[in-house]
Amino acid sequence: MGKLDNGINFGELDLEDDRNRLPLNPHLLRASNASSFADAEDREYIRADTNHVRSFNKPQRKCRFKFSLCNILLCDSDLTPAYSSSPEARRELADLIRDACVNVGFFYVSNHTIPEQVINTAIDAAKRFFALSTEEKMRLDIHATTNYKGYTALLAENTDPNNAGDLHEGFDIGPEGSSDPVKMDAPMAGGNVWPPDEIIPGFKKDVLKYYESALNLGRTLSPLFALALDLEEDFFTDKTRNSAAILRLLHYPPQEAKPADKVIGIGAHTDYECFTLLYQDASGGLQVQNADGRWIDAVPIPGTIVVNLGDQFARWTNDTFKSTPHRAINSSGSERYSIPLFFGTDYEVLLEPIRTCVSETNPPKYPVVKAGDYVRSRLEATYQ
Ligand SMILES: O=C(O)CCC(=O)C(=O)O
Ligand SMILES: [Fe+2]
Repeated sequence: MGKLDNGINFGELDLEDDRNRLPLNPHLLRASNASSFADAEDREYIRADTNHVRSFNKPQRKCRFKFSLCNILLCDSDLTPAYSSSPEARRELADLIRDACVNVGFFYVSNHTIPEQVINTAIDAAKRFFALSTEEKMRLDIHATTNYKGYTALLAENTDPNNAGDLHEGFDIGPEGSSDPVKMDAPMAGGNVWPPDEIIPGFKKDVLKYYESALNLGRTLSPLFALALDLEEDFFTDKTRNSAAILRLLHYPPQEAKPADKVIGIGAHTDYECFTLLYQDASGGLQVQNADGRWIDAVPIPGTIVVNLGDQFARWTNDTFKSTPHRAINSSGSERYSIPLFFGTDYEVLLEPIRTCVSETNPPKYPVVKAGDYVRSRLEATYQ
């Protein structure tokens, strides 16, 4: 392990088989000799960057590496959001985000405003929930609901049709009791299911607190995505009023790094909504597929949230934004917990190609679909 000048630990580059350590940013690339697999242009950039002295508290320069993820700081160290201080600062940040979205589809955000204590409490809630008896958890079986909310048992989900099941258990919720609830006629309408407070005190409160914080981060990122697409900053505002976001608590038991039985933590897949905000604990195991089909470890970085784009965004942006395949395998030897929040549009929104993403030479690639119908069809395939 090495240490960046801002104190973040990172792993050594690992070129065995099809796995690499993830080069996060030019600091890491330099430190891990990643230039051995960068192309000529990137090598030039790495060299140039080596001589470039910057504060790590400023947004990093553009990520131009074919298979790296960038680490994007959303705020200055004093937590003043860079994007609200001036249009130029917001534009600069949006340019970084565009670069990550167009080239990679995955990036990390730091200083992201989900309080650490809210994260810790939600992880503790997840641990307490998954420690309940199978019988208790199965009372909330996701298959018994009409809107895919509740508990998914080990191997009950199969994200990659080439696999034999996913070695994780999960608990899904959507918006709860909002003043502007998901319309009852929408394709995913319906409430959440919760375990009784007597058997797991405070669970609902703790999970909803995380949901609210993560949703807030999604709403903070949305104008930046809009700017990144050369749209007016509030483009997504009236399309994401009902917070049609799904939150999952996930628990991955430990397993061997190379299981023979086609059962891994979560099989290769792309996400269904616009973008995902993922908290992962320190176990590691998340991998992202690069343009060459190689699996890159998205190593956990303390204090960050991983952002990855999903298929709603890819369709909506006519593939300008990348929805990148990823998977997870928990070979850490201990239990792994993660919490993705899938930030989608309101379910009644039509995913018509965004005007800045189509042209005569780049015609629409996907039929127009209603967001809720789309998410529902993907969930049906996952849980069939
Ligand atoms: O647990 C993780 O790190 C990834 C989870 C994931 O990809 C998903 O739930 O879609
Ligand atoms: Fe995913």
